[in-house]
Amino acid sequence: MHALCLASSSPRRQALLAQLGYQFELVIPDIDETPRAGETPAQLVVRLAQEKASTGLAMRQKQGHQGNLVLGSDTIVVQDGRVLGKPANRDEALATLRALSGREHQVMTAVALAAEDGCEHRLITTQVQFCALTEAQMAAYWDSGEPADKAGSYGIQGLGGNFVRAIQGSYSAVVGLPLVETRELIEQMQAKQA
Ligand SMILES: Cc1cn([C@H]2C[C@H](O)[C@@H](COP(=O)(O)OP(=O)(O)OP(=O)(O)O)O2)c(=O)[nH]c1=O
Repeated sequence: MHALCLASSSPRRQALLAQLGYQFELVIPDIDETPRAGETPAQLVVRLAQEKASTGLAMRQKQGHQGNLVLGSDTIVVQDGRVLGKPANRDEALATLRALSGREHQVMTAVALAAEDGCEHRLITTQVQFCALTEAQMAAYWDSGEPADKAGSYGIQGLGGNFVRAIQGSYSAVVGLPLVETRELIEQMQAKQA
């Protein structure tokens, strides 16, 4: 059985992988998340998940560990083909929340699993419908501190969940790691390695 390793600093991803019942170790790769010229949102999120997984695998090998399966994941918020990143300041967060207010957007999460003989990935896209937000609600949400470090300036697992009228797709993928697809990917790779 290959040792499973999660390449992530995100406590949400650690909790979701633990929810699947796996024992795993952690490695924290430092990846440049800047989009490349001409890259689509889907290409970006898959590339970043793959880079986290493959860099994590290389770090494990450098530490002397062999036979690892290393999981990397990335989540982005997309509206009208545009990636809405982590806000640089209050104005940017409020502009993002205004764009999301009363409308639909997509949350794309890619999960990649790297082994010595290759890397497999899955891309999960979830539709999220926000209710209409008032300026006062958006300002109060910014003041809560929650949007500051979040892609799309919200977290569905926190106060931001109060703005979500409906989702179509995977809740766990919006939080950061799609449970079903991650389990399937791990089972498939473990069967291949056995
Ligand atoms: C839409 C949404 C985004 N987010 C945010 C938090 C992060 O800013 C973003 C995911 O960013 P990522 O770059 O995918 O992950 P991370 O930097 O948190 O962790 P690591 O790269 O080490 O694995 O998603 C939520 O937490 N909940 C949500 O509902």
